[in-house]
Amino acid sequence: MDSSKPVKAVKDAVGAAAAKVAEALTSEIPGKPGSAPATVEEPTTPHEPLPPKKEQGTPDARTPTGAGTGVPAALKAQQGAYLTTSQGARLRDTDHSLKAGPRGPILMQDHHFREKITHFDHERIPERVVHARGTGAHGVFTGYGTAEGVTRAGFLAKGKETPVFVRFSTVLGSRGSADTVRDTRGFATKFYTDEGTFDLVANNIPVFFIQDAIKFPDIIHAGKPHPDREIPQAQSAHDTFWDFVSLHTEAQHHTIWNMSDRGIPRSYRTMEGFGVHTFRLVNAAGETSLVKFHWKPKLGVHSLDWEEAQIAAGVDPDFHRRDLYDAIEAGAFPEWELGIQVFPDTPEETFAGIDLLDPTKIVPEELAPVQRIGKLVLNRTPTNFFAETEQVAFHLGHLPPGIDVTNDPLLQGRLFSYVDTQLTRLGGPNYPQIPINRPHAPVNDMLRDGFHQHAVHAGVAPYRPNSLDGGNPFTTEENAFADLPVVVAEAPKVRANPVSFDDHYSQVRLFWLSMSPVEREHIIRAYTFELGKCYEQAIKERQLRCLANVDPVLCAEVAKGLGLPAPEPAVPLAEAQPSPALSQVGGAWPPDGRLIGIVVDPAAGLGDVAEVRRAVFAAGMVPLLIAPHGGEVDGTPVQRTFATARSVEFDAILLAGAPVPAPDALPARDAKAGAAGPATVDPRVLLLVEEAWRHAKAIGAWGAGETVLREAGVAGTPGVVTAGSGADALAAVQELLAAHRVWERFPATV
Ligand code: HEM
Repeated sequence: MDSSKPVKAVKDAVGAAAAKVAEALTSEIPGKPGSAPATVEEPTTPHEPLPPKKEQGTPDARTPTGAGTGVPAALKAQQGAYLTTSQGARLRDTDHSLKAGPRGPILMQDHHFREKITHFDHERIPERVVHARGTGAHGVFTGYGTAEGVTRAGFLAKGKETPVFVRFSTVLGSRGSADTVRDTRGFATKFYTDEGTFDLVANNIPVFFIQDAIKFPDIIHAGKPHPDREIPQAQSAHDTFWDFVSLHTEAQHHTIWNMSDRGIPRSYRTMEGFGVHTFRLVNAAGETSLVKFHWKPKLGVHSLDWEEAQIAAGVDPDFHRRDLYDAIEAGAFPEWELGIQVFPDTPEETFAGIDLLDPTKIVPEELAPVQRIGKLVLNRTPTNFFAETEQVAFHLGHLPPGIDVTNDPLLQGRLFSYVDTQLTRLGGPNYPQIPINRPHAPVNDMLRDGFHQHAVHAGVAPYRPNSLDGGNPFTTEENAFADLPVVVAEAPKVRANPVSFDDHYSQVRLFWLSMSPVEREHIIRAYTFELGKCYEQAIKERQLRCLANVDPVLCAEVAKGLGLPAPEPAVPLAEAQPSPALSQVGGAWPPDGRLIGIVVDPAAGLGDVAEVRRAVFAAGMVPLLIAPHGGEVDGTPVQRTFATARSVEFDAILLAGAPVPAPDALPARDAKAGAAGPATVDPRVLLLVEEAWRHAKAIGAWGAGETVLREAGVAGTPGVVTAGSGADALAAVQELLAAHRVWERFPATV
């Protein structure tokens, strides 16, 4: 395959998009949104991994013009021939401050120095109070038209394309924390619809820790680092977290999801997303339905192994961010389908006995299938991380006509919290005017003034009715968001939950029973690890009492690991029907964007590696050549050296050669080899293979590569294939990849 083609396709598309953007920018009126950003054509196969972008990408069409100058701000930066001050005066020197002689003090009058340093001093804004660590990407959502019976939201119409911006995140860690920690992931999507922005602020776990938003500060205070020493960072493995979740037993359902493989996703591309709450949809006839939103990844739901997650946090703290951007920039655009579970809008707001207002409960897909209503494709990385990913502001109240909220007490609290926090985080009430937050629907509001006002509003009468400004700003019934006349029951003011919210264990058991043996094993290990990191015996014992109410085997195994007795259940074990849809094991998934590490021995030449690389590209995956040194081998570029490669990065390993130990190889392995004599294969390659094997990844070898398998002691084991040619080894590995991992390699004892 000619791998230059997709690159060209992308470049051409970017060029065309940039032209459109320039056109939009010159015609833009400050304060009014411009046209939607152009989208980049989708290439069909990945291409060579690219170095990070050097030139500016496609600026957002809605970037405001430079105040007063008519010069588009995003295009101005570092693109002109001359460096200027913020006021446009050309600079002849930006490297020396103005001093009283070369050895004298800096003069107060040095306005360039003051401007440069003052701006720098104020570059940082507060990080998000939760979900501080995140990664964003642009894309397109296309409606299938299948939701038309239940909602009149226009962006869901058949074939309708809507630009989107998605931000993925972890919850607990600071902005610079590692990506692969055990945590819930945010999956927030901003749909720039023609009828106003819709924000679907979702997580990768379908339930939440608490049932009432008033406890949100409590769970977050418990999960964040301890206030005295500010450790641990981005971890739930500490006393205050387990103190909270064992005292607030409604948190047990969310917690078992965190302890499962869902807490350590392989990639943002392989995560489901869930709106968690029940929403209310309204169709053209005014009829309502209750729904839960789901994102289904095209690549399936896959996770890391816990050891892999820990190694990745050290060797590549940006693991998920890099994976997302590499995939998009390689043309392997991530895809999800949006789905809904639909329930009749009855006065009880229940379905199959499940309270739809309780955010700690799911409705199993076997009871209410997920109906697909549209497709999301992420096809563009941010041009400027701060401007887009840091400044994007999501809010559950951003709803187009046809989508409404319910009385879920967690949802109700969220409706207040997001705007409130953004007022501080983004410095005042005009953050909806920041380019990434601007709606694509025309805006005609009467909001005025305030910090960082970018619009130059004409007229004298921002109120209605008025008789001065060329007619009233009309309100209209047509396509307007209508507040549904939902009956709010006449009831006393109380601080209380419905009785149905008291069931804290039946769905925790449902989740446990739905897991395959290997997934249960992982859950046991996760609880054992996390509780093992707690200091307080009373907290461990209390959490064991919670686990006893979930399942005796789970409780006994964790208790064994902690060296504590397993308590008896305090409530009868729930009669729960497993939901097979919750298990990640099973199914065959496309290999798109998977990373295949190919180990070569330059001394022996590349053999058929060039052909194998072409086949990897053709299958929609990305090959990375791993050699003892950088540069090229037989004219083929080396992407990773033995010093920079670590197994966690690859989904599968191909061994095309058996490189001998190099002088700079680690000596440890030679020493370990002891009586068997020194290793004949570079110890770094053996480490790569041993780790890949331990993490149940597919490994293929041919020719001299088989020596590596023998030396690593993994030859002939499940998921380790040898073949007569590179093409055959790749074919066998690709087949194994469809299941994500070689599951038989994990010991499953429960
Ligand atoms: C179902 C439960 C919840 C889900 C799915 C959820 C999801 C999210 C996501 C995905 C973000 C990151 C947004 C971004 O990328 O900018 C976020 C941020 C945030 N969430 Fe939630 N959240 C939930 C519950 C709550 C509750 C109950 C509150 C408070 C009452 C809350 C307050 C916040 C705040 C303050 C932020 C930071 C927003 C910002 O600074 O822009 N969340 N949440």
